[in-house]
Amino acid sequence: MALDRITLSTFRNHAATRLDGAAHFNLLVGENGAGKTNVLEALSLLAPGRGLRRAPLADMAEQNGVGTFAISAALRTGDDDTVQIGTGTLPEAPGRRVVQINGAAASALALGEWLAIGWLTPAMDRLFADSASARRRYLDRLAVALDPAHARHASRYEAALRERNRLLADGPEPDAAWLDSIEVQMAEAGAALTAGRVAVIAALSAELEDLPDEPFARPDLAYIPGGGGSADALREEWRRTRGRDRAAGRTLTGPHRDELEVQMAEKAMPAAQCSTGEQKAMLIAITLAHAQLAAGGRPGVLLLDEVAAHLDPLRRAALFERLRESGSQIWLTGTEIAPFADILPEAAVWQVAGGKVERLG
Ligand SMILES: Nc1ncnc2c1ncn2[C@@H]1O[C@H](COP(=O)(O)OP(=O)(O)OP(=O)(O)O)[C@@H](O)[C@H]1O
Repeated sequence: MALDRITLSTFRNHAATRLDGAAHFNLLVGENGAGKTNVLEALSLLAPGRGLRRAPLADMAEQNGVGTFAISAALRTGDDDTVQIGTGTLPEAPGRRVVQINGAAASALALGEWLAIGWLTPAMDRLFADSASARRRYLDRLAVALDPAHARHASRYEAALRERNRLLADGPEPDAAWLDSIEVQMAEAGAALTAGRVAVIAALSAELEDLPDEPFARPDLAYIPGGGGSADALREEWRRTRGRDRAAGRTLTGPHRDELEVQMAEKAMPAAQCSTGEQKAMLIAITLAHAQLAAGGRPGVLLLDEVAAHLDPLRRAALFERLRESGSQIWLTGTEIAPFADILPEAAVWQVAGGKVERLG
């Protein structure tokens, strides 16, 4: 199985946790606050990025512990091949994440060459009701998993946008040549950002096309541009709208105003107006479609925190069936074991309590 022999040392409420004998389905069961999500968060740090809570590293080290943490796992890459991967912090730099691959120091980005990790957490349940910027961040995270360069385009665009906004908001008429040069940088990064978003939506839509409407609540995804399109069109637009943006004190159009629109296909109903369970089913559909795209030959891991609770028995059974067929290793959490009855015979089950993990089956 993709990940096995997993250890967490002084990570959140886990002083020393070890999970051996992982299977295709892995189930973490325990009361609220037991430390189930913490295990998923630890696994999410075996990929590039900030993990599924996007929390500061300092928060992850066990409170009242040694101030650092370590996570390690054996990653199966072929029938007989495993790679030892690990991440954590060191006492001399608790704010910096270190990564080891087969005992050698590596960059966090290098982890992405070995495996693809996706997740769905209850914090994402509000995605459709949330602000457009939350959906853009979500879309960008999906895009980065398919093309790591997307993160660079996003940060370059943000930096140039901040600079343009500062020039427009600050005092006297800004220097036109200086604005020109910033808008060129913004347009290049912005067009690449847009292209990445369009590409991930197109790829997801193709992947979702064959999904039956029932019981999965197939989502229709649409990209609504916040302005421009090509680098030339963006540059032209910003040049034309300098007066307007100066009056507003900020840039009113551009990829920072893009929107990801989601509808439930069967009803042509905006996702925000769908029921909690329907929204969850759509998020699951997107997560699974993305996992399929992201794996691309690498081992895949899917972390699904509390996904079973909102689903009716029919949708839950259909989800398990799809997960069974998935090439990704699946990690599920729940407060009760009953909703997982369908997969219990084939699952590795751990009871989590007070930051301790005990193997049940
Ligand atoms: N740095 C830390 N050191 C020690 N404990 C921590 C740290 N950060 C969080 N915790 C504790 O971890 C627990 C939360 O764990 P987690 O989110 O994994 O729970 P859970 O089992 O997923 O619960 P739920 O079912 O409510 O989602 C809380 O009790 C919290 O106080």
